[in-house]
Order: sequence, then structure tokens, then C-alpha cells
Amino acid sequence: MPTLSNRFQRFRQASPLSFRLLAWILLFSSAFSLIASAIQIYSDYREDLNQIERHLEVVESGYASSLSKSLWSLDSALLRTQMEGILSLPDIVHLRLRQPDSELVLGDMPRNAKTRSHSFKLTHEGDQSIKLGELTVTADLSRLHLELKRKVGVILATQFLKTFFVSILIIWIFRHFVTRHLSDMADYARKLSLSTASEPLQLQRADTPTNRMDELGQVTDAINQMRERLHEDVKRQERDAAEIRKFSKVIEQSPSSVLICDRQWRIEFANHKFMQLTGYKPESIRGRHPGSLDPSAFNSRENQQLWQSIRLQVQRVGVWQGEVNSTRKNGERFWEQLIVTPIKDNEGNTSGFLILGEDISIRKRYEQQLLRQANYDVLTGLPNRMLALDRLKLALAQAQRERSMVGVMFLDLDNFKHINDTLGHDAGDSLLVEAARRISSCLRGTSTVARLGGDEFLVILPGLPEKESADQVAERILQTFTPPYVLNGQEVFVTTSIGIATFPDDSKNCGTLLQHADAAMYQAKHKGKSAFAHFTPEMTEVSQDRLQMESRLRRALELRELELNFQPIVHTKSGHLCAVEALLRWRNPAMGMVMPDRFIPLAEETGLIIPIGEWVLENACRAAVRWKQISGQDIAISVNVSPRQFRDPSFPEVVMRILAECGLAPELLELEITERLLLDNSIETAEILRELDRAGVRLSVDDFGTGYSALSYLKSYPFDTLKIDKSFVQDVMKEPEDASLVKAIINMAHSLGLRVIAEGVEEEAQTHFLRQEGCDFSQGFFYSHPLPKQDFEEWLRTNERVQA
Ligand SMILES: Nc1nc2c(ncn2[C@@H]2O[C@H](COP(=O)(O)O[C@H]3[C@@H](O)[C@H](n4cnc5c(=O)[nH]c(N)nc54)O[C@@H]3COP(=O)(O)O)[C@@H](O)[C@H]2O)c(=O)[nH]1
Repeated sequence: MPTLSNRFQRFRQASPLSFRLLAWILLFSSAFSLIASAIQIYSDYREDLNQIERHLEVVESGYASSLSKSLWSLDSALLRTQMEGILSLPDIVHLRLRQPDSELVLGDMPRNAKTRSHSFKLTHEGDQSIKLGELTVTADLSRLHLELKRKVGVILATQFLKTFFVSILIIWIFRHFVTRHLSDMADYARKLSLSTASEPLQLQRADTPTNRMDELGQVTDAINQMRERLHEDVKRQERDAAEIRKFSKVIEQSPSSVLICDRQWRIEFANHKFMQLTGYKPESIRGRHPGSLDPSAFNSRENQQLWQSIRLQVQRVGVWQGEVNSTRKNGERFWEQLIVTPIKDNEGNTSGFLILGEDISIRKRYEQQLLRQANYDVLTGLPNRMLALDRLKLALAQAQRERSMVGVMFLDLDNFKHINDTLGHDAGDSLLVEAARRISSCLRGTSTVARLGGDEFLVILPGLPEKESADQVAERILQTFTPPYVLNGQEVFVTTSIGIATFPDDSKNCGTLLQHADAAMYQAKHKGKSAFAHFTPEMTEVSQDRLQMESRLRRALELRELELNFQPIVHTKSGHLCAVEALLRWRNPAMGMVMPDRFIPLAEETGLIIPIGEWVLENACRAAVRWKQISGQDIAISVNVSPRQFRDPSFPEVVMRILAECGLAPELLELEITERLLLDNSIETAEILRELDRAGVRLSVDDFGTGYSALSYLKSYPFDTLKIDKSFVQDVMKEPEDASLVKAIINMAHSLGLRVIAEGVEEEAQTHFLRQEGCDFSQGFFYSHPLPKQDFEEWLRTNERVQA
């Protein structure tokens, strides 16, 4: 059990303020009480003293005359009796009567005690006053002093007790109403930390409006406000810290390399990806300029110009992006796509620069491979038709400027079909490779030899001084074909026939020149092979055909000779129908069924593609609306749009009008555009694409892989879908190179946010491959051939691929 002193100690430690207050109250109240009591006692004492003095005076007044009489009459017995009577009065202890000749003393004079004495004369009043004696009355003050001591004792004891209990009461009140709350506040403040900042301070008293208004309430309120601010600050700091941690992690784990530079372009931070990509450790490059990492390139003019232009563009435009050929620490070169932006502080001032990098080496490799594949013949390595036409256009433009001539030669190997059929395709391929080598050996560096397909070659001879100069080249080529070819260990003699057309004499138009060279080549073959012939106007029979076809095509629309076939596009994973491609056919009474490859180029050349294209669009949209009625399902329709159609400024308007007239949602129409369209990279093309995209119409790149094949271009346009050309798909199971290309195209298209359609799927194995590679949609004879309208509707009604 705690002793009293322990309790006191505890109280002293727990309530120092109360303790001090107690001490002070005790001290002051005791002092005041003592002073007051002392005054009181003193005044009582004085009063008693006065009373004794008054008694003594009363003795004089009461007894003087009787005593004088007794003395005068010499009645000593009476005198004694009278004096004993005085002596019996309270406090009077001693009487001394002095007479001239004697002295009478009654009582004892107390020793060591305070006394008060009073003397008065005893006289006889006759004719004259005669002094009889003098009486001295002495009173003892001991009683008075005793009384005084008792009073002091009582007063001291009562005052002390009173003061003590009043103090205790005050302390209790003070403690109950004030100090315990102060202690709670102190405890709260002592324990207040980031983890407890959410709990408010609550005093152990009723939460009344009066309490809230008093000083303790105000301090509590102030502490709680402070706590709330602290709590909010802590929360904000925690949130900020979490954000910062998150962003740091994002930057650190970003799949793109990240460099952060200060205002002087000194590297401050490099993330993990940067280290992985370049091999540089962040600490080894801190403080260096990003362009200085490759010491061999740092001082090169090219590098300096690059960083100068980056700096200027970031300053002016606010961003720089481009593809850069960078160097790893081990000297290896790689392609990266860089985005450089300034980092702005709160005032909008540039405080540094952010450089994001992405390794695009694989994409570049595939782009180059695709570009090569798109522009070069895989077998012979010669430019293909596409590149040859580009070069021819260039050569014509240059010749026009220089007023020179360009020779165009069309070569066809004689009997190639026969050799191919008898000796096999491999022998045929070897022959083509060797023929390509021999033709190339006859030409100067400025000339171009291209393989147009099959056994057809094209030679472009720019800067010809005269028409006949082409003859020498033609003769050289014929001669170089003289030695036999060794195919399958067998010597084979192969010749070629050459047709020549010359710019500008025969035509100024690229396509016409080719047609004329082709016509001349037929003439050479007619001559008996291994010969060459120049174009003459008489050879325009082919042109006649073309003219006839053109006039028939002009009337095809009005004679209702055009019709649409429909081919399903399915989800590769499930095989379910998702869209349909509309494919145009021309049923002419004289020519029979004409496939689009034959008449679309002519329609484009003549501008007939505009009304024809509008007809296709309208009929395709109407068909899609009808299928919804048949199948109960939204079926999107894909329509091919040729570049000429697309460049017509009213095209988006036409599309929107037809959609509105047919009542087809724009999302259900997909326009297929070939890569060729993007080649001109014109602002108008981009604007038309964006306008259609904004309207909700879907856009797809058709025949991907046969044109320019620059994936980076796709980023600039709002395409939804990419269609891999059938030439790649058809060989995925045979040619590993085609398979890896298809994989790469799928991956890259997905990384650009595009869906992929594989066209030309003919075998089940191809569907497995495409499914495995995550190709979204497939189209091809495996699922269905293009079907005439009636047949397609029947297919729609009966086929299990259609899911309502
Ligand atoms: N401007 C317009 N161009 C059009 C229009 N209609 C067609 N075309 C263009 O003509 C190209 C040839 O078309 P077509 O002969 O109809 O050939 C298509 C399919 O029949 C064919 N295909 C489909 N599956 C397979 C298959 O498994 N194997 C195989 N060998 N061929 C197959 O592919 C053509 C589809 O091509 P695409 O448009 O690239 O999807 C055609 O390419 C159009 O460009 C028109 O109305 N306007």
C-alpha cells in the first residue's frame, strides 16, 4: 500500500503546478491569517489590559474615600477589611498602603510575572486637604498572558486547518477544472506523432458550448486545428511521396530509356532501360552531354549538327523527335527513336530536358527488309516493277529538264515457260538469276535493270544522246545471251526479245512508254526472237484494245454490268464472321467476267473510278444494312478505295452522304487504302484520313508489305487495321522468312495499336499459325471465296460462322 509520503511524492510529480499552487496558497493564506490573527489577538490583549487598568482606576474611585475615612478615624480593622476586599478583586494581587509613619502591605508580589500597578493618594478633605497616605494597587498580568497564549494557540491551529482545507479544496477545484486537462494536453502533445495525428485531443469533460468557449476549449481547439493541419500535411506528404515513389518506379522500370539532363544538357539521371540499351552505368555518364557518349561520333560534324538542331527545335517548338543511329558502350550501333522535351518548373522556366529513347533496331531491320522486299525482286535482287516505275519517272523528269532522251527496254525471255515446265521451277529460277546478271553486265551505272515479274525485265537508259544509242545496248544484251546456260547440269540456249520505246519521241508518259516498249517487244518476238524492235505507231493495236475497253467501261455503269462479290472476314481465334469485303466485278457481254486487276488501273487512269467507286460504296453499304436484317447482327463492310478516288476533295462528303442515305453506322464501314496512297505524304491525304476518322469511319492499310512498308508512317495516320498482303500469308508455312515477317508485322502493328487482318488464307495450317501469332482477323479462300450477292446471302443464312 502506498504510504502517504509516496502519494505526496506522486502528486508532486504528477501535478507540479497544483503542488506549487498548494504551497503558495498555504504560504500566503497562512501568512495573511497569521497577520490577521496577530492583529486580533493584540487588540484583545490591549482590551484586557485596558480593562485591568480600568479596574485599578475603579479601585481608586470606589475605595479611596472609604479608605481615607478609615485612615482618618484610625479604624485599622475596617481599613484591613476594606483592603482585603480590594485584594479579592480579580487580578489584584498586592496592596501597599504607605502612611507617613507606617506601611501596610497585603498580598504577594508575583515574581517573574508582569504586573500593572496603580497608586493613588488618600486624603482627608476638611477645611484643608490633609494627605493621609498613598495606596499602590498591583494587578497580576499572568492570567492575561495565559489567556493570550491560549488564544494564539487556538487561532493558529484553527487558521492552519482552515487554510489547509480551503487550499485542498481550491487545489481540487483547480485540478479538476484545469490542471488535469493541462496534463492531458501535455500527455497528448507528448504522444502526438505521425501515426497518432489522426486522433483528436478530447478532454475528460462534457463537450458543452460553454466548455468549448473557455480557455481550455480554445486551447484544445487550437491543438486540434494544429493536429489537423499536421495530419493533412502528413497525408499530403505521404501522397506526394507515394506519387514520387510511383513515378520514380515508372521511370526506372519504363520500357523506354530515360535520360534527364540539367539546363546545360548535363546528364543527371539515367534509368535501368538506358543502361540495358547502351551498356553505360548511370554513375559513369552523370554530368556528360548525351551526344558525347560515343567518343568517336562526339566531335563529328554530323553529331554536332544533330544536337544543335535538337536544341534549337526543343527551344522553338517544345519537342524534338526522330530516329537516331546511336552507339552502345561496346561500339555496337543501333537505331533508336528519340523524343526530347524540356522539363518546366512551376514558373514555366526550363529546368532541364527529358530524353526518351526506344530501341527500334528490329523495326528498322524489318522496315528495311520490307522495303527491300517491296522494291526489289527477291529472286534476282533487281529492283521490282514498283521501284523501276519510280526510277523511270525520275529519269523522265531529269530528261525533261536536260532535254535528253530516255530509252525504255522491255525484255522477255524466249521459251522461258517451256524451260520452266520441262526442267522445273528451280532451273527456271536459276535461269532468271543468270539472265538478270547478264543483262546487268551490259549496262552503265546510271542505267536501271528491273524484273517486272515472270520472265519480264525492264531496262531504263537515261541520258541517251540519240534514239539509236539504245540499239548498241540491245545488241550487247542479245550477245550476252549467246553462251549457253547450264541448268540442272544441262546446257540450254536461251534468247531474249527486246522492245524499245524512247522518251520523248514515242511518249512523254511513263505508262504509255512501257506499253509502247511492250508492244515493240511483241513485234521483236514476231520477228523471230533474239531480236529487238523500236516502237512504231503501227504497233498501237494494244492501245486500240485499251481504247475499246475504256469506251466499254464508260458504259458499264449505265448498262448495269458492274456487280459486287462479297468475301467474309473472320475472327482468327473463333472463325466467326466479323466483316465482309466488297470486291468489284465487271460482267461484259463481249469480254465475259473481267477481274478488277484488269480494269481498275484503266478506271483510275481515265477518272472513271470516281463514279464507279461511288457505285461500289453505295451498293456495299446497302448490302451491309440488308445483312443486318437477315442475320440480326452488325456486319461491317470493307470497301477498296483507289488513290485517285481518295484524292477527290469531295470524297469524305460522298462517304458521309452515302452512309446517311443507307442508314449505316460509320463504324460499320471500313475503307481499305493501299500503301501507295501514303507515299505522297500530302497534307490533303492526311486531312481526308483524319476527317473520315473523326466521322467514325474505320480505315485500313491494304496489301501491307507490297508498298513502301514504313511502319513509322502508319503512326502519322489514324488507321485502325492493317491487312497483310496475301503474298506473305500464302508462304508462311513454307518460307521461314515470310513467317518471321508476318510475325513481325503482327507484333509491330499491335504495338502501334492497329488490328491485323491476314488475307489470302487458303489452308488450315495457316489459320493455326495466324492464331498462334495473335493475328486478329483472317480472310481467304479457306473460309470462303468472294461470292455473288445471292450466294453470299445464302451463305449468311446457312453458315455456322455467322453468330447472331
Ligand atoms: N478501287 C477498287 N479496287 C478494287 C475493288 N474491288 C477489287 N479491287 C481491287 O482489285 C484487287 C483484286 O481483287 P480480286 O481479284 O477480287 O481479289 C481479291 C480476292 O479475290 C483475293 N483473295 C481473297 N482470298 C484469297 C485467297 O485465299 N487466295 C488468293 N490467291 N486470293 C484471294 O484477294 C483480293 C482481295 O484483295 P484485297 O483488296 O487486298 O483484300 C484487290 O486487291 C483490290 O485492290 C473496288 O471496288 N475498288
